[in-house]
Amino acid sequence: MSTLLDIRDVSKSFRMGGLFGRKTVNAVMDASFSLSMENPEIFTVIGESGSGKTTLARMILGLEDPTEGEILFRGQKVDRKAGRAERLKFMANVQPVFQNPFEAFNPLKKIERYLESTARRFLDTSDKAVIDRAMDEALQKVGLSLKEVRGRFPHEMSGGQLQRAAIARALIPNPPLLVADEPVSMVDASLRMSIVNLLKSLRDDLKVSVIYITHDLATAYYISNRLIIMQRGRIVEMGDARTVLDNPQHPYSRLLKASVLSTDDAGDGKLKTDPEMVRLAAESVGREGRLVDRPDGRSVRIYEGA
Ligand SMILES: Nc1ncnc2c1ncn2[C@@H]1O[C@H](COP(=O)(O)OP(=O)(O)OP(=O)(O)O)[C@@H](O)[C@H]1O
Repeated sequence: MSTLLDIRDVSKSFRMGGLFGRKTVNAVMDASFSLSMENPEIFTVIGESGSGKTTLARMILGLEDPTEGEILFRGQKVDRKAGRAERLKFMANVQPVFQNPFEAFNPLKKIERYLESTARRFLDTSDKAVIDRAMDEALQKVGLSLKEVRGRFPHEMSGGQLQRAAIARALIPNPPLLVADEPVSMVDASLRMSIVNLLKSLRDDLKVSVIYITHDLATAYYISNRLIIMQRGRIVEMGDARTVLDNPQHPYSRLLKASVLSTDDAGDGKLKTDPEMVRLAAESVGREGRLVDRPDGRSVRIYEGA
């Protein structure tokens, strides 16, 4: 089986502060996983705020270089300092979808202008008919059309429609991989599922793999093939999404699951977290441990003496 994306022992740390009081933030520590070319999947990265999800996404997109380890896309090292042509080729293959569609679009520009410039850039043409066709095809893939979008400004569309348009923009170069960082968190709850279902259909119908970054366990459960759970920069559990979320093994994964209000508890607004669970999850912070493969196919981080 050939590898689409290979994350090999990747770490990223940031130096902060001046000469005195310098501090290092270890945003991602020793992450490894890979995606195959033959089996498109939705690979989800879950974790609370500050767990390193966006940093991981930025490295996959080639916007940030790892401090250690390497990332390979179709066997080639992802390198922020690559030449322009190489970079453009890479960007055509690995496209981002951002959290806030209203920020992705310039409010003063019609939506089609943004799509147009993407088409011009990646298709390397200024032929209007070719560009229009590429835009329409991409918009059709997300349930819109050029006719519907033409002439409209971002504020003239709903958040859900605009996120679709943003995904259409990402699809123009026909990338095999999308990196979607919290793509539904700014979209109205009522429209969220339609975007989640769209990601699913991109995988199933167009064979596009998606790195889906979220802190929302419900949508993760619904669409993911595999997932990783990150705690303060470290992968603490990885495996088939349902296996992990049905029966999480790492204390932090358990806490995450329990922190979601279950319908049983919704009545009195109580969370199903007990202090012991919080204590156990907190205990693993900053500890290296090691990811151990289990017979059920998942990997769980364990600690000496635990
Ligand atoms: N450019 C940077 N300079 C310094 N520290 C950074 C930088 N980018 C991220 N960090 C730090 O790295 C850690 C991980 O941040 P990151 O944004 O990757 O987490 P996240 O899981 O995506 O969080 P969120 O869900 O809030 O976006 C945080 O402690 C953050 O403050």
